[in-house]
Amino acid sequence: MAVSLYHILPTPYGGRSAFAREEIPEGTPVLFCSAPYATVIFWKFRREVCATCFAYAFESGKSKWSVKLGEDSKGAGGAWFCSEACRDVCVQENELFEGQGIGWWTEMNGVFERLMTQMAKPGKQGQKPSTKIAPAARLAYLDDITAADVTPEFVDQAWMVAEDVSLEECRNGWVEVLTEFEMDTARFVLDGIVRKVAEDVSPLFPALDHLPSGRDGYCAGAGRWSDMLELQDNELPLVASKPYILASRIRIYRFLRHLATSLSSQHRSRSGTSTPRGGSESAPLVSFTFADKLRDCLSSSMEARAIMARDHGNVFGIWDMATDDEGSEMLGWGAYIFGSYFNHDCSPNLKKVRDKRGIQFYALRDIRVGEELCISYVDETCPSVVDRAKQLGADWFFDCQCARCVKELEVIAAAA
Ligand SMILES: C[S@@+](CC[C@H](N)C(=O)[O-])C[C@H]1O[C@@H](n2cnc3c(N)ncnc32)[C@H](O)[C@@H]1O
Repeated sequence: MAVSLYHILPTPYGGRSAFAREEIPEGTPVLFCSAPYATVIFWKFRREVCATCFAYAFESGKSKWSVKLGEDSKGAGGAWFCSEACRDVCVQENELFEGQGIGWWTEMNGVFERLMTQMAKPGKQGQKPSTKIAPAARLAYLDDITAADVTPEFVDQAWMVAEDVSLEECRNGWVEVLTEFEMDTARFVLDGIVRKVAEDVSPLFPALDHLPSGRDGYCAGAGRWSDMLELQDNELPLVASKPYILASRIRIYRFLRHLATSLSSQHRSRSGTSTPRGGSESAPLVSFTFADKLRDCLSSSMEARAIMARDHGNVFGIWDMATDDEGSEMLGWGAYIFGSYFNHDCSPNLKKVRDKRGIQFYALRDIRVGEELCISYVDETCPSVVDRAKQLGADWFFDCQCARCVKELEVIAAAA
């Protein structure tokens, strides 16, 4: 990405970061990420939060939005919007080929919702088969691992077993039960995988995520899959810190593979058609369905794993707009790729503000040439360096090296 106001450079303390290339006066908009690459609105808010612009119905004095799209023939899988304009944006963005419609999207969401509903009912899908040893027994050892087990080889091996296990589960129609949070994470991962698959089949997808701006590099879109892969991979530190997460992520992958297997192949691309036209025997040579592409993508754990490896530590919460971040409600989260290069500082010089489905970053004060551009990941008004460190350690797994923390820790050490 070309940027006009800052470069991305390595730091000695915390990976890469953004550094001002020129003086940036207070109030200057530094970056606008117009859309997330992948996002999820928590299931419990799906009727109250517009699926396109994330407007919260509550803030407009409503209990839910009424414009709906994409419910399948069995009444599952709809998405809700604050207006017809937002619904039309969704339709346009999910048409892989102009005029093709969004049948594949409707079906995918419907299957997802039905799997969720079935899981909630004991004795149906999700129940482990009692007759044979379930393939998932091969992954049971993950429930007892400790940080000492977590090496790159160990984690790779677990994912390889997961691919085998999920293949067998798909053949047998078995699906693992997920928690509500895992379900939300699964919808986030699916959103990213769908975008990746859509990019593969339609190089112009998505058409609407990059708004023109007067300044090169200021307005960034959602980015591409290759940009997603450039983000910091946090899988190993996260699993070392919370080993149960590996089994949880593997369960999410297994669920998504099962979902892809459950889709029909009826929604064909425009370049192919299921019924030869004009009674001719000559079927088109090039033909694919979205479901086939999704199944191909999920036959390996690589993409789902790559998204989950970048989810933690890179995504931004989507908050309601009624109050400031700190006091407001978190409605979901999104991967705003280009905003993920800003490191944390307990005295930040940038502020982030949600603007519909985008995030705007602007200068909180005058910034000098060469100064690092940082946001705050936690409540920087907390006066205690120890408490801030606890928050950062618990939620972000790093020891803050910002100038304020270093100085405050020196004072504590000198007094001890
Ligand atoms: C959203 S990423 C920021 C970009 C990242 N530095 C990179 O190279 O992709 C967050 C990660 O940056 C590092 N980081 C950010 N702020 C830091 C700080 N104040 N002290 C130490 N590490 C920091 C941590 O590794 C953290 O997990």
